[in-house]
Amino acid sequence: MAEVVILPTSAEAGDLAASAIASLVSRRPDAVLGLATGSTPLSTWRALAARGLDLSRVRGFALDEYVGLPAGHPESYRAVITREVVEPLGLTPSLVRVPYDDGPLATAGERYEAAIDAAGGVDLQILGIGTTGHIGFNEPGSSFASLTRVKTLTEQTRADNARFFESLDQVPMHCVTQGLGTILRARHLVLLAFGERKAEAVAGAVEGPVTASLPGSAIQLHPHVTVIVDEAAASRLRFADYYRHAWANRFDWESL
Ligand SMILES: N[C@@H]1[C@@H](O)[C@H](O)[C@@H](COP(=O)(O)O)O[C@@H]1O
Repeated sequence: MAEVVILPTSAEAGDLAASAIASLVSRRPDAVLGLATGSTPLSTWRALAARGLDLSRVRGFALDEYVGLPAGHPESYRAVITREVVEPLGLTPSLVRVPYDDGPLATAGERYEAAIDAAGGVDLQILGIGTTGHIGFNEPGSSFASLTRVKTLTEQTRADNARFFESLDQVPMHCVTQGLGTILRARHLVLLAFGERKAEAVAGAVEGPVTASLPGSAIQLHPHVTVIVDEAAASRLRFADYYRHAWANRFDWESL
């Protein structure tokens, strides 16, 4: 079972996720981080930036990227990651990749998988979760063995993400995303979720049946997962009291 930590605010959640990253980087200054976009990880990046660590040797692999946006579009995940992660944290731009850059789309997945392998795999993967239960952009029905590939977004995900664009029809239809199989190979998964809108997806991912219908449930197959949620996102968790109890009574030597 995943370790589930329920905290009062997203700021405290971000601080805890930042401490997991900080402790990894202190052991391994060139650690490989899996980077997520979206609003959820923002408190993590903020808390990490506040620590003022030297992260210049850290390597980064984004979870996903849109297909079909004009080059340099401010909502491309390359641009978002540069603005929200690379610059505030002082990462080295050339050490951070997104799954679709230059080069042919048809082989983008293969090239990305090779790059992750060459880096020695992802040490810690930050994950958000979509209201469809997607992680990365692995929409319902995604294979648990899937690797980085092109996917078509659901209309629900396009509508959820329309807030970042001027109108719904500007939201791309396609993306390149790490597969569930890719994500499951990372050595530590840290999934964050905040707010009532995420409560159902969180309950399904943590406690529901392991099913391609809710791609986030793939985390139940991973040996080292930390789920960090606020009270609202935890509101549908059946075993919430147990998670609180276990966290309150953890051993000193236990760290994320
Ligand atoms: N591709 C991203 C996901 O990686 C992210 O986890 C999810 C949740 O977004 P937010 O954190 O903004 O709720 O939506 C986007 O579609």
